[in-house]
Amino acid sequence: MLIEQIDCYVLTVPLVTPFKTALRTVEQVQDLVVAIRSAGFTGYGEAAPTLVITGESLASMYFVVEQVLKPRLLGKSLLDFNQLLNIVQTSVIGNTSAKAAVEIALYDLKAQFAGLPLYQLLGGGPVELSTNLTISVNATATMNEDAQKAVALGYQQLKLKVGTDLQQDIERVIAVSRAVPAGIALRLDVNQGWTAKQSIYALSKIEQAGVELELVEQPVKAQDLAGLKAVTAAIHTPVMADESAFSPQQVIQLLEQQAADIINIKLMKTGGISKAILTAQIAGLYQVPCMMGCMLESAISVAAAAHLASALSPLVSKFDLDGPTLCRFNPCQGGTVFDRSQIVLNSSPGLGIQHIGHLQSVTTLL
Ligand SMILES: C[C@H](N)C(=O)N[C@H](CCC(=O)O)C(=O)O
Ligand SMILES: [Mg+2]
Repeated sequence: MLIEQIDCYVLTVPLVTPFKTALRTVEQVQDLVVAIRSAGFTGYGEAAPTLVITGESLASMYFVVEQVLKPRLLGKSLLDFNQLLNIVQTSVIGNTSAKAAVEIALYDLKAQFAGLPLYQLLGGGPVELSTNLTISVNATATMNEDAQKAVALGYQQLKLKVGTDLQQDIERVIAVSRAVPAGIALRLDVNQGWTAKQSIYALSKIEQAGVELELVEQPVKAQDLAGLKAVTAAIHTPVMADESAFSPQQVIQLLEQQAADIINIKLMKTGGISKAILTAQIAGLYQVPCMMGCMLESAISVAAAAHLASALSPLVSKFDLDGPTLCRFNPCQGGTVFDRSQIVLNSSPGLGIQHIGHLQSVTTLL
């Protein structure tokens, strides 16, 4: 059970429509795929280059996997699993998405060796999850239309991106809430687009208009803990930390200061599965619920997030795992099924991925 080979590839998948947030507009997923081979098995992982959130690019992630982690992992035994995780977590500071790709591939391998689907290796849980759909920030009429289409497709929860213009944002949210049927849960993601004062103003206006949001995600800058705390204290709508919550230490700080009501856990921020488990357990100690979220990722790493979310139930009770549905196609054969809002975990060992299409050599792109 020695690690024999670690290979990196680039996966490119166009999105159904451009993905627009307060931070960026993206038209395709272009992620690093890591394949780790041992004893005839292959474990897969994936990392999304989200420069504006994690500070990582395809080139930086490739460097970390190829030059930093690979030489330290090759030849090591999968039976020393915790030692492998320690190598991944301590060989380099930051670079959380690169670490996540390697950890996901290691966990996929471990589950395959055990003959168990990943969620069972992690403790077991429900096989079906329901994700929200993200509605990109656009003109109000477009967001209304997109939200109505999503509801017609069966989505029960929508995540509205705002944070580009305060007045317009207020109008967007009120308009969409009136355009969709009662009972559809609305989540707002500001992606750091407002100040604390603007957040309190906008959310008070939205609340006064009778709109009941399920939550508001990351209204202020990632580093503005005082601002996040002020918003959490001032408004009725639950506040979820996303860009402010990468490491378990940051989550402890947030929860000690009562600066957020919910934590958004993403494998690309925690550096993979091991720290995501720790983060959910910490939030559980504070009786704070978690969402399992994703970046622009395909069905490889989002499948890992879904398996983990299932195993972390009920600590994780909300799901923003729509990366694969935002993609034009699923490059994976086998594995978790992503059908609009419905996610069905594979019962085959590991992540159940038999083959990944559309992979390119990293060197052709870098
Ligand atoms: C794709 C997911 N629904 C989402 O909205 N994630 C964003 C970050 C995505 C990105 O810019 O890659 C988030 O929760 O902020
Ligand atoms: Mg977010």
